[in-house]
Amino acid sequence: MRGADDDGSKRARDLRQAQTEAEARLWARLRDRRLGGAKFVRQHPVGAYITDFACRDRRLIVELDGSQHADSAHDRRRDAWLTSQGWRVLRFWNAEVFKNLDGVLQTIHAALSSPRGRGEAFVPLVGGEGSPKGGGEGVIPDETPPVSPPHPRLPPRGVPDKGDTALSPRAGRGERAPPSARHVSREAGRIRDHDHPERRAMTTSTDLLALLAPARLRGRLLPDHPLADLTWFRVGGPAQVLFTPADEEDLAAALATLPAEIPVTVIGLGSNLIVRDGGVPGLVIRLGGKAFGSVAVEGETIRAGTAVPDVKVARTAAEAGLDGLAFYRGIPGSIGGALRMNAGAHGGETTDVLVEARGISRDGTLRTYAHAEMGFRYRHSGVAEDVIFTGALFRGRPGEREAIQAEMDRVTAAREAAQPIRERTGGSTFKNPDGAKAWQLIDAAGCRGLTRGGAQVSEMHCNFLINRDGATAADIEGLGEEVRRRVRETAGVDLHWEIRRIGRPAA
Ligand SMILES: NC(=O)C1=CN([C@@H]2O[C@H](COP(=O)(O)OP(=O)(O)OC[C@H]3O[C@@H](n4cnc5c(N)ncnc54)[C@H](OP(=O)(O)O)[C@@H]3O)[C@@H](O)[C@H]2O)C=CC1
Ligand SMILES: C=C(O[C@H]1[C@H](O)[C@@H](CO)O[C@H](OP(=O)(O)OP(=O)(O)OC[C@H]2O[C@@H](n3ccc(=O)[nH]c3=O)[C@H](O)[C@@H]2O)[C@@H]1NC(C)=O)C(=O)O
Repeated sequence: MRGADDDGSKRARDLRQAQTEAEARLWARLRDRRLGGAKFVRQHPVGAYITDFACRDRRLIVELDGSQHADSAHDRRRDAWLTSQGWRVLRFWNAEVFKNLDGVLQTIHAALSSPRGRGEAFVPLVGGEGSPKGGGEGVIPDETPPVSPPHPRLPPRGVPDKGDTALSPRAGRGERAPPSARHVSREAGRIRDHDHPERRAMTTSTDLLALLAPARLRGRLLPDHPLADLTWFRVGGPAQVLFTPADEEDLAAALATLPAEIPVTVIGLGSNLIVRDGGVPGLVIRLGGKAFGSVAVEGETIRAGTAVPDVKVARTAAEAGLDGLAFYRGIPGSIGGALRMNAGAHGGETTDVLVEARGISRDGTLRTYAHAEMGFRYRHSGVAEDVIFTGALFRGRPGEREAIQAEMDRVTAAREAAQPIRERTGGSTFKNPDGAKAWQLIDAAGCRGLTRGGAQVSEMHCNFLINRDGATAADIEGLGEEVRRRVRETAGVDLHWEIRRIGRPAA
C-alpha cells in the first residue's frame, strides 16, 4: 500500500513497474478476471491515495501491508476516507500471500460476493455442492454428498472494524497465535454488540467468514450459496454461508468459535425441508464426505455417519444379513434427519434400531447419546435442538438375506404405489394426528388438488404438497397453511407440520 500522492496517475505507473514480490504473486491470481470473473486493476488512484488492487465495479480495494504498517493511524484514516467514499477495504500481510494465498483469495472472493457486491455474477472459488440425487424425481439418494478437498483458511486476523463496510482487520493482527474460541467469542461479541439487534442484522457473509477465520477450518465455506438445489422441493433462497465440515473436529471448532448469537442451521438431504425464499441467515451446515458418509458393519451392529442416506443403511444391513432395518429403504432422508425426527415408515422406526448416537452441541462439545437419552416420540427426538448429530450405531437381528431383500422390495413397491415420489415434494406434509390419518382429514376438507401459485396438494396422496410448476417457497408454505385452516374448520383438528421450514420469507 502506498501513501498519498499529488500526481496520482504518473506515480501509479511507476509503482506498477516496481511492485513487491507479494504484490506480483497476488496480481498473478487477480489479473485477467481470474478470480471469479471480477476485473481488478493495479495501483489505482482513488482521491489522494493509490490503492494496491481495486475492483471498481464492486468498489472493493485490496491492500498488502508490510510490518511497518502495524497499528498505523495513517492506514486507519485512509480506510475511513475510502469507506466514506463507498469503497470496502481488505488488508493482508505480505506474509499471508506467501503462506496462505488460497485463503487470501477465498476471503477476497467472499467480499466480492457479499451483498454489497453483485455476487450473482460469481462462481464459487471451490466447486459447488451436488444436487440431491433424487432431486424430487423419485429416486432415493443412496450416496453421501461429496466434499471437496480441504482448503486453507486465513490465519487469525481479529474481527472486522465497526460498520459493515470497513472490512479491514484491526491493526496488529496476523502474526499472533490463534486466540481461544472463548476469546474470539468475547471479542466478537464486544465489537458486534449483542445487545443491538440492528447491528446484528448487519452481519454479512463476509463478517461471518471473518468470525470463523480463527477456527482455521479445513472444510468448505461457501458464502451466499443457493440452497434450492439441495432440497427436494427445489425452492428457497441462499445460505448466508454454507459450511461442509471436514470432520467432527472441524465442525466442533466452527461451533465453538462462532458467537452464540449467530444462528446455525443443519440440513440433511433436504427431503423434508422448505427453505424460505429469503434464504437462511447465519451458518448453514451440510454434512458430507468420508468423515460423515461412511457405513460399516460391526458384528450385528452398523455404524453410520449422519450424512449417509437412510437407504444405504438399509442396503448395507440387507447385504450383511441383518434384519430390522429394511424400513429405511422407504425413507429418502439422511441418518441425521432420521435421528432428529425418529424417521419411520412401513412398520419400523429409528427408535426400534438405534443403540446410540453422537452429536455436537452449539458450544462445540461432542458427546454420545445412549438410546434412553434420545427422548424419541413419534417423529421427534427430545435431544436439545442445537445438537448436530454426527454418527449413529444401529443394531440388527441375524436374518435371511433373501427375506430381507423381499421386505425391501415390498417397501419400495408400496411407496411407489401410494406416494407421488417422482414429483418435487417434501414427503408427508403433516404428522398423522393421534388416531387419525392426515390425508383423510385433508381429503374431507376438500383440499385434494388445491393449488396456490405453482404449488399443489397432490392428487395421488393428499398429505403431499408438490412443486408442480415453478412454485416459490411462499406458495408451498402458504398452501400448507391453507390446508391447515380448512382442516381446522371442517374437522376441528390442528394439523402439525412434519416438514421443517427454515429461513425467512422474501423481503
Ligand atoms: N417416511 C418417509 O417416507 C419420509 C420421511 N422423511 C423424514 O424426513 C427426514 C429428512 O431427512 P433429511 O432429508 O436428511 O433432512 P432435511 O434436510 O429434510 O432436514 C430436516 C431436518 O432434519 C434435521 N437434521 C438433518 N440432519 C441433521 C443432523 N445431522 N443433526 C441434527 N439434525 C439434523 C434438521 O432439523 P432441525 O431443523 O430441527 O435441526 C433439519 O431441519 C427423514 O429422515 C425422515 O424422517 C422425509 C420424507 C419422506
Ligand atoms: C412419507 C412419509 O412417511 C409416511 C410413510 O412413508 C408411510 C408408510 O409407512 O406412513 C405414513 O404415511 P401415511 O400414514 O399417509 O401412509 P401411506 O402409506 O402413505 O398411506 C396409507 C394408505 O392410504 C392410501 N392413501 C393415501 C393418501 C391418499 O390421498 N389416498 C389414499 O388412498 C394409500 O394408498 C395407502 O394405502 C408416513 N407419514 C406420516 C406422517 O407418518 C414422511 O414421513 O414424509
